[in-house]
Amino acid sequence: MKEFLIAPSILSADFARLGEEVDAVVAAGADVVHFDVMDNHYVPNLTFGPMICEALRKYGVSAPIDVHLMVSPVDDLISKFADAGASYISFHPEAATHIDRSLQLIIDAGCQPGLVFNPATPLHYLDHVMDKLHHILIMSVNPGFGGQSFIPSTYEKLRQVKERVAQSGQNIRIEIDGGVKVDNIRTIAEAGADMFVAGSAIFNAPDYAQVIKQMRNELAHV
Ligand SMILES: O=C(CO)[C@H](O)[C@H](O)COP(=O)(O)O
Repeated sequence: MKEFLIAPSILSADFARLGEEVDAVVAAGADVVHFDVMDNHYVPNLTFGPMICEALRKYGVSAPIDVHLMVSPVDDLISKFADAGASYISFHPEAATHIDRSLQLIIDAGCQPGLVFNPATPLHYLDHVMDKLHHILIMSVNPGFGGQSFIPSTYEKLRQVKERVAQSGQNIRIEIDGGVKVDNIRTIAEAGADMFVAGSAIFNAPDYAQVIKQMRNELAHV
């Protein structure tokens, strides 16, 4: 079984103190920094782009940065994020013009590629690209905002993804994003996820280390 990774989403951080906030969650035990890029076109919200990613690297952030592109079109931003210091880059297949090409652009740029599935996006987009994927990101809320509730049908979707990954024989991470909390992370892991994005559960808490520790305690039962 893979090591479980905790990836706080900086969508819920205090943007006025972003560098300090990222330092604080990494010091609190985060494995990966989740970076939600929203364009106010593919999703109804607007966040940040490659300049902020680069600023975090210049500030001294050395943890992997997991860029989740909620944008359309996709390709123009790939090399910009790679140059800015992104580690992983994922995008939504229905937002891309040529899925295989976009995955290859991410690989050629030296980053780890992922595909993202909204709650109602079918998994058939995986059919011909499993050999190119580093991670599959399953959205358990509709993208655009933090603080939403986990959609229960996601458990079955995670089981289906886990089965597809097992059948492929590939070493692909299964990431979950949306409504992940201390009280559901164990069930989510049992359904198949091994990388956990959590925004409000961590950044809205007074003690980031305590929440991450509680999450790891729950995951220790899986
Ligand atoms: O991608 C996202 C929204 O589109 C966020 O990463 C996600 O919703 C995390 O926030 P929370 O843990 O508060 O649900």
